Amino acid sequence: MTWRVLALPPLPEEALRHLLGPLGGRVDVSVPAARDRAALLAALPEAEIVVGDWSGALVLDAEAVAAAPRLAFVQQPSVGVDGHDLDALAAAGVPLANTAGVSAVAVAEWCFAAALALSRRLLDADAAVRAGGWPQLDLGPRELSGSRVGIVGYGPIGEACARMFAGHGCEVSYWTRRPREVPYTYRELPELVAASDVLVAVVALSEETWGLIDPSRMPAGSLLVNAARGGVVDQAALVSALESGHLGGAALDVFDTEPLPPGDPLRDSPRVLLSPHVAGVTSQSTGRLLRRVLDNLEAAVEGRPVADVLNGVEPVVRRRLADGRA
Ligand SMILES: NC(=O)C1=CN([C@@H]2O[C@H](COP(=O)(O)OP(=O)(O)OC[C@H]3O[C@@H](n4cnc5c(N)ncnc54)[C@H](O)[C@@H]3O)[C@@H](O)[C@H]2O)C=CC1
Ligand SMILES: O=C(O)C(=O)COP(=O)(O)O
Repeated sequence: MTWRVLALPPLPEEALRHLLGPLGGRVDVSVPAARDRAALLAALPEAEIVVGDWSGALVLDAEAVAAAPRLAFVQQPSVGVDGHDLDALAAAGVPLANTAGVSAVAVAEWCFAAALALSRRLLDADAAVRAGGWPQLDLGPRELSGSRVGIVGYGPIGEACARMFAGHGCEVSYWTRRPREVPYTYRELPELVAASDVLVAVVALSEETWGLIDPSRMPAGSLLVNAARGGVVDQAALVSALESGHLGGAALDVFDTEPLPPGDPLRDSPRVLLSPHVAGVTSQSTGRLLRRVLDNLEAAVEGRPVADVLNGVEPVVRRRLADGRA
């Protein structure tokens, strides 16, 4: 039995076919040449499995789900599934899986490295030396060790962050939906935001978490690290807090609009470390991600349980349209 797979990730088509090689003749893979919504909607009526898009541009919202009557399984090749309508997929009986945990250590390392770089003013030191300077005490570096670190979101990434910062002698607190049995202090969000020298955002983006963090509520001189999604931080308030000097600095891997548009005020904001949504990207995590995508697809086409299904649909892909299929 051959499954029609619509694959959207920005891998070169040849690399994608190589990745799916072990599935042999069990899949018939098509990759739309155009990467826009019209191309997705045009390809969906035939699709039985969708491998999602890494840019987030092609999301399965209610309209897309309605356009995909044969759809039986969605594999999103990332942790974040923001944009996809999990309820519409569930109502249509379509399980959606992500790649939970594959990049947790990579993202936590980025958060830790970024917090260290901001605390120790590495960007300013680098810029000063390049400009011919040799500043000593006036850069104002602080040791990260001993800082109060607040982690917003306690999934696999939050947990890896907590371990790294605590291992470095930081005082770690966290907020998430429910307190966990972990050796860190649980605080309600307003208290956590107001009492952290370094606030690390690693919470999933959803309607509930949109604009969750208002940097103007953070202590004067504190640092913000965002590796979650741009939308979890009030970006206008962030620019103001940086420009007024209220925030000591920010490290941002994610933005409201990606790539960050030319002329965005964050490009010229002081004390900001910018990164192009790569906190989770290492050679090791990419290997784990591709392996997980392949394992999940293999389980799906063999009718075995699929890991990481997020929307509560029985994680066994059923042939929904066996009858009447050409
Ligand atoms: N910058 C990058 O390269 C990467 C960013 N990410 C982002 O990091 C996020 C976190 O990923 P993971 O730790 O793997 O876990 P996750 O996405 O499963 O969840 C993170 C945490 O958010 C909490 N959460 C979700 N909705 C919430 C709500 N309404 N209120 C309070 N807490 C809520 C969950 O309970 C969990 O503790 C992802 O959703 C993704 O957006 C993930 C991988 C790479
Ligand atoms: O896994 C995630 O959620 C990520 O943010 C990783 O980035 P990507 O989706 O691969 O651009």
